[in-house]
Amino acid sequence: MSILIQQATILTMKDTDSPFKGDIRIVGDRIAEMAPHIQAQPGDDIMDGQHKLAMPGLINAHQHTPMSLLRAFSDDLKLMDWLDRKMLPAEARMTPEDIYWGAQLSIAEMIRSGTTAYADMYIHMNEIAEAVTETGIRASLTRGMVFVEDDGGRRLQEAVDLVQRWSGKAEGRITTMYGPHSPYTCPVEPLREVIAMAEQENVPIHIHLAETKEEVVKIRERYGMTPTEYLEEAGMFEKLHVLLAHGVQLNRRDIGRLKGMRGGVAHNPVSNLKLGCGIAPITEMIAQGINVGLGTDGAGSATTVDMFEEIKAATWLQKLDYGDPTRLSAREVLYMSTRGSAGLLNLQDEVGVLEIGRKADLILIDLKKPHLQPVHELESLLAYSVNGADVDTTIVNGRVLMRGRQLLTIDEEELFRQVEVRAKRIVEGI
Ligand SMILES: CSC[C@H]1O[C@@H](n2cnc3c(O)ncnc32)[C@H](O)[C@@H]1O
Ligand SMILES: [Zn+2]
Repeated sequence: MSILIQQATILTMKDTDSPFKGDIRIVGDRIAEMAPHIQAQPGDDIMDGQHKLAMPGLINAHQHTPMSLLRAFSDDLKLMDWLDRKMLPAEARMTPEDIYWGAQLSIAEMIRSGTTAYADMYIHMNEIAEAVTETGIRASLTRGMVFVEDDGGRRLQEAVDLVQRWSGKAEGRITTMYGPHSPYTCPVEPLREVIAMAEQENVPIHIHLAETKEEVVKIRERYGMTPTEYLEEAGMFEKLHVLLAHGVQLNRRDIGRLKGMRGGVAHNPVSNLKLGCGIAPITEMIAQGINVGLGTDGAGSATTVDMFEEIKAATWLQKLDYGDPTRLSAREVLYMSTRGSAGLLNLQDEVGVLEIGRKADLILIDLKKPHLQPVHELESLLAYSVNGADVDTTIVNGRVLMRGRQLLTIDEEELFRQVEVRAKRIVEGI
């Protein structure tokens, strides 16, 4: 059976295309046809695209999904206080089942707000992989490794297990990376060990970098260099595809070091704003040819994982920072949230663009709303007016995960029941 979307306004995100009215046929997990008119066939599942915009699904390039359980639990703190005094103690209490339900909560929010793929770094990754498998979303999964004490190699072993067990699973929707957490939690020896393993197995790396000024000071005190120099000296940028989360506190020379790297930087503006980290120099990175995508970070810091919030924050921050409204245009920020992030997940040949032969990961946005009329410049409307709640339909790998705002793979009532009890227990007394 195939899905036929009729008479939608289609934004492909290809460089050469302008939005046009047309039909899209999905067969199996791929886009089979896209044209002004496609003949319906018996058995087609027909979707009315009138007054709707079809575009590639958004891709959240940096997430910690189970942190949805810690949403609005501990705000208005500095990053290291927030992490050490609140998040880590709460995480130490999370059971594998908590992680499963927390991941499902974030995934429900992502599907509802038009995210079709995302990158996760956390613990108890088997449970997150189960949640990804069941809900139908696409994910790049990473076991985050904090090398603070000798754990007998347990974290590294779990990272290896994740890569071996889950790469290519869930109809190919799951990919994996290795995840040394950050320069300040990874001494050089284990860091080099992970890099060597990743190179040998051709597995990408996902790591936090230069999120705060405190991190820069700490790494300078320990190693006499910037966090970026530290990763470069360890050999991280020689061969590997690397997904760098944040990149807020980078100087000109750091940006020069990242030039030509494989992978790129995931910008998380809402989390950076909430934690007072600063404004990442993303337009300078883009000018140097560095691939920049967009993410939310976990709901523990960002409070929401709606990518449309990040889109607005990203473009407004650049305009404000440089006192220049031409910085990071609507088109550029939409590129970041689709194709840029696809490149960070190493999925640039499969998703991020609507094109015949590509994976059918797309969303329909309902434009028949007061805040979305009239339609002059579609891309401006998308960047500056659309909210996650305007997403009507979400399709991943050719499967409809939300239709008419009804989630089809998640039992939300059961989800809310589980989350309420578990979240309360986890934060009790912290
Ligand atoms: C070991 S799994 C990942 C680890 O990262 C923590 N985390 C969440 N958000 C941030 C952030 O903005 N900077 C650094 N670390 C972060 C999360 O709590 C997990 O412990
Ligand atoms: Zn993070």
